[in-house]
Amino acid sequence: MTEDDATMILPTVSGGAANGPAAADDTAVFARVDTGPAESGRALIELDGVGMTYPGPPPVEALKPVELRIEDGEYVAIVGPSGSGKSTLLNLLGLLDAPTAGTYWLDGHDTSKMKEAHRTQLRADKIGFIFQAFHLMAHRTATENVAMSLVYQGVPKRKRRQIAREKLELVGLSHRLDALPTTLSGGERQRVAIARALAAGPSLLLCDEPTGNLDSRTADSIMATLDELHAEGLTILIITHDHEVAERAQRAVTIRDGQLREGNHLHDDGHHTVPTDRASAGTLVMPKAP
Ligand SMILES: Nc1ncnc2c1ncn2[C@@H]1O[C@H](COP(=O)(O)OP(=O)(O)OP(=O)(O)O)[C@@H](O)[C@H]1O
Repeated sequence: MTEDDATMILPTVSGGAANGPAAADDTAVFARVDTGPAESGRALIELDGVGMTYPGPPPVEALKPVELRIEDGEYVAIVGPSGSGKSTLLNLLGLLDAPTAGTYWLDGHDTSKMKEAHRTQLRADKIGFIFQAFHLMAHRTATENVAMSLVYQGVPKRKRRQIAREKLELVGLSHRLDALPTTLSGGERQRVAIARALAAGPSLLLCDEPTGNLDSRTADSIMATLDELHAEGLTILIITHDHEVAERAQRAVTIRDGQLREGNHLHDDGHHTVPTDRASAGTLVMPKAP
C-alpha cells in the first residue's frame, strides 16, 4: 500500500480553477470566532459569497456567488438538473477545487487561505466521499480498499486494517472482508465505499448520486444506512437529481443555473416542492448581486 495508491481514491478534477486566487498563505488558517447572534447549532459549512468561474475561454460562471450554511448534524440534499452546477458545488465543498470568489469555512477553518497540501490534509481529516461509480481499486480487497484511505493520516498498517474491518462490519460486510470488488454486488461495493468514507472518522459525508448505479431495492438499503449514520450524528450532504433520494433528507436546496434556493424545486410545477418548514435550523440566503 503506497501513498500513490491512496491518491487514487479520489478522482482528479480537471479543468478547474484549483490553486487560483483563493490559494494563499499556508500558515494562515484561522479558527472562526463567532461573534454573531447565538445560532441553534454549530456551522460545519459556511459559504460566504462563494462563486466559481471556469477560465475557459470562454469563461463559464458555473456557480454564482452564494451564501450557504449547513450545521453540524444536518442531512441536506442538493438537487438540480444537468448542468446546473452540482458537480462544481460538490468539488468546492469537498475541497477538490478552490472557488474563484468568496470564502468557504469548513468546521471553523477558512479554506480559501490554504495551500493545496493543507487543503488535502483537511479534506482527509474532515470529509468522506461516496460516488455513484464507487471508485474502488479493482485489485485490492474490500479491507485494503478501506485501509488505504488511512495512509494520509499516517495510521500504522496494523491499525489501518483493524479500522477497515470494523467499518466493514458496521456496514454489514463482515463476511466479505477479503473479497475483490469484481466479486461484490453493486450494493456491496457501495457499502465498501461507505466504510472507506467512514474510516478516518469524518465530520461530513459528501455523497454524489450514491444510488445512481443501483436498483431501487438496493438503493433503498443504502439510503437506510445513510439514515442510520445521520441518526448517529454524522452530517450528510447528498447531491442528486433523484427526487426520492432528496426526499429522505431533512432539508433540500435546489441549484439551478449556478444559483441556490432553499427547498426542493427540481420540478418547478409546484407538485414536488418540499416545504422549507421541513428544514432544520440551517439557513440559506439568496445569492448576492454580483
Ligand atoms: N472545467 C470546466 N470548464 C468550463 N466549464 C465547465 C467546467 N466544468 C463544468 N463546466 C460548466 O459549468 C456548468 C455546471 O457544470 P456542472 O458539471 O457543475 O453541472 P452538473 O449539475 O454537475 O451537471 P450534471 O448533472 O450533468 O453532471 C455547465 O455549464 C458546465 O458546462
